[in-house]
Parts: sequence; C-alpha cells; structure tokens
Amino acid sequence: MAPVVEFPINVGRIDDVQELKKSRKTKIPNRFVRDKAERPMLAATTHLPSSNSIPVIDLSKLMKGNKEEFHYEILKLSTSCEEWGFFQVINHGIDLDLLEKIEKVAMEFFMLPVEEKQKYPMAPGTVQGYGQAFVFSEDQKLDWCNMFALGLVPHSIRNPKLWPTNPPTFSGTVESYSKEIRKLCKDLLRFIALSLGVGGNVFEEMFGVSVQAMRMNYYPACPRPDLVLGLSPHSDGSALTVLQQGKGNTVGLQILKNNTWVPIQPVRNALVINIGDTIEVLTNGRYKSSEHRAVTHKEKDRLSIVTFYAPSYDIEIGPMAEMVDENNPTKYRRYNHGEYSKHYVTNKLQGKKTLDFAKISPTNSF
Ligand SMILES: COC(=O)C(/C=C/C1=C(C)CCCC1(C)C)=C/O[C@H]1C=C(C)C(=O)O1
Ligand SMILES: O=C(O)CCC(=O)C(=O)O
Ligand SMILES: [Fe+2]
Repeated sequence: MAPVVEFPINVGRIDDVQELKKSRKTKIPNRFVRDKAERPMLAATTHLPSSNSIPVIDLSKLMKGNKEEFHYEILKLSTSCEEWGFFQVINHGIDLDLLEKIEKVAMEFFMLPVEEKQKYPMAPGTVQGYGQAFVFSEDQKLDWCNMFALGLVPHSIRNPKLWPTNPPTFSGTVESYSKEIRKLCKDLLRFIALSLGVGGNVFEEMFGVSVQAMRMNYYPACPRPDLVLGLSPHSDGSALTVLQQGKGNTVGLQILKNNTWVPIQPVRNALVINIGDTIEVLTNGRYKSSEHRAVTHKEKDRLSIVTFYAPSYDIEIGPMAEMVDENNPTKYRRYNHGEYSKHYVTNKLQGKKTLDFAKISPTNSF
C-alpha cells in the first residue's frame, strides 16, 4: 500500500488553476499569493552566467564508450552529483517517439474538461490522482500547478480506479514509458555507484523491488508569475528522480545553489536527473539532494513528467560503511524506507526540512 495520512484533515477549497486561468480574472486568489520572502523574484534569477548551469552527461559514453571516454564521463558524473545534485542526460537510449507520446497523452489528459479529470481525484492527504499533493491545512499556500500522479511499481501501490480511460492510449503509454525509465534508473544507479568507488550493483541489491511512481505537473500561464510558485521548494524523497520537460517549454525548474535560484535551461531530448534524499543518506551526504522549485510564466504553459525511483518500503537504510570514516562521521541514522515515505507524503513540501527525519543533528544543514 502507498503511504497516506491517517488523521482527518481540512484542506479548504483548492481552486483548479487551469479553471482559474480560463476565468480570465487578473486578480490572483490570496491562497496562491506567496509571502514576500517566498516570491520568485524573477528578474534576479534570469541573468545568470551561462557557465552556471548543470552538467550534461552523455550516457552512451558510459554504456559503450572507450576507457578514456568512460573515465571522463564518470568523473563528470561524480562532480555533478557532488556539486549540483542534478545533471541532464543525453543519448539515454530511450526512443524519442516515446518521450513525445508521453507528453502528448499527458497534455491530452490535462486538456480534458475538469469534470472528466475529477473522476480521478487526489483525496486530501494522498499523493495519487488529479489535484494538488502535499496540502494539509486550510491556511497553507497553494502551488500554481495541476498534478496527476500514479504509483506504478510494485503493483500493490497502484489504485486502478485512478488510471484514466481517456485518452485511450494513456495507460499503455504510461506502462511503456515507465519500463524504459526504470531501466534508465537502474543504469544510472550503477554508474553512480561506480562514481563513488563502490560496486556497481550495490544500490540495486540493496533496494529490493524498487518503488516507482510518476507525477505529471501542468503549470498554466499565470498573469502574476512574480507572486506565485509553480511548485514549492523541496528535495525529492526518492533515490533518483527523472524529469522530462515538455518540448519547447520555457525555463521553469530552478535549483538552489549557494543561496541563489539557478534556472535549468532545457537541453533538447535530454532528461533531467536529480539525486534524492535516499542517496544523500546512503552516501552520508557526499551526494546531496538539492532543493528545487518551479516558477510560472506570464504567457506560456509548462509541462513536466516526473518519475520517482526509490527503495522498496521494507528495506532499512543508513549511510554505507564505505562512506563513513574519522573525517566523515555518520550524519544520518538508520531507518526503514517505508517510514520515511510516510513521513515525506504526510508533510508539506518545505525545502530540505523533511530530511531532518534522518539527521543525527537535525539543525545542521551540512
Ligand atoms: C514530490 O514528490 C512526490 O510527489 C513523491 C510521491 C511519490 C509517490 C506516489 C506518487 C505514489 C506512490 C507512493 C510514492 C510516495 C512513491 C515523491 O516520491 C518520493 C518520496 C519518497 C519518500 C519516495 O520514496 O519517493
Ligand atoms: O516541474 C518541475 O520542473 C519540477 C518538478 C518537481 O520537482 C517534482 O515534481 O518533484
Ligand atoms: Fe522535485
């Protein structure tokens, strides 16, 4: 079973942002207007030097490159994970038509009448279906985003009632896409392990049948992008996250680096990968999950398709012995991943605060 909140909650009225946009009102409802300190300050983040962008990893060099190419790319991978917690992957081997198809069915779904989408409601306190996840109270600010999320693997986390029959190709495309993304996650975890100097199969052997979930995020254009957030700042609770940005989309994803929000420029046919909290714990903080958020655009809509890949709920995790020594004392305790998942999905998105669950000294930001 996927983790859910067990207490009764009142989340108040959650407006559907696509419907708000259709109503053409220029005033943003107060629940979406962020306090001053949280607003995106668009001008301050759009003029960064181009060198300040996340590394691009060529997967074909890791899969079938010569020795030199392999070593160069592994080094780049390790630097990306250490310095950014993010990278983009090109030549990933996933059929580009499949990437197009998943975008197409996602857009077809979001373009359906709201009554049709609401046949698959995300119940308050849960994370699957159509709606807004991570809302737990009436006074919580809302994101300028419509989400549709599904648990995929193992089958026990699936809720068949939430799988849309419209568009008719939706489910089949999700199945094909998720199989390919799963293979990619396994390959990436193997190379991430090698980049750490541990055995390539370490993560896969440890994870059991990994949990896989998918979220489609649709950010309609917003008349006041300076006042709202598309998605609140957070780190992902997964081991790895794979993010596909809609073709031709504007910049929307930003990551927090040295206290500055850095926009991620989409690279054609690339997938964005980020290190989740689980890898941060397993590497004892050597590879960190980065805080990130999404901002909106005044005229353009944006779509992202996100896959979360995480260990099985039954496994216990903690820093790997190879990552701990007298210079790197243990920073995280051991815990059950199912408990962390429950903690993650029963708290609002709040930067990296969720990971305090695992920290031995929670006040440290490491
Ligand atoms: C921002 O993160 C998420 O929305 C998210 C949710 C994932 C899930 C589903 C959509 C349905 C099945 C359960 C699951 C919690 C995996 C993130 O997933 C991360 C968070 C944890 C913890 C994790 O294991 O993956
Ligand atoms: O839409 C984006 O670019 C960010 C999505 C994201 O971070 C998430 O879904 O966890
Ligand atoms: Fe995320």
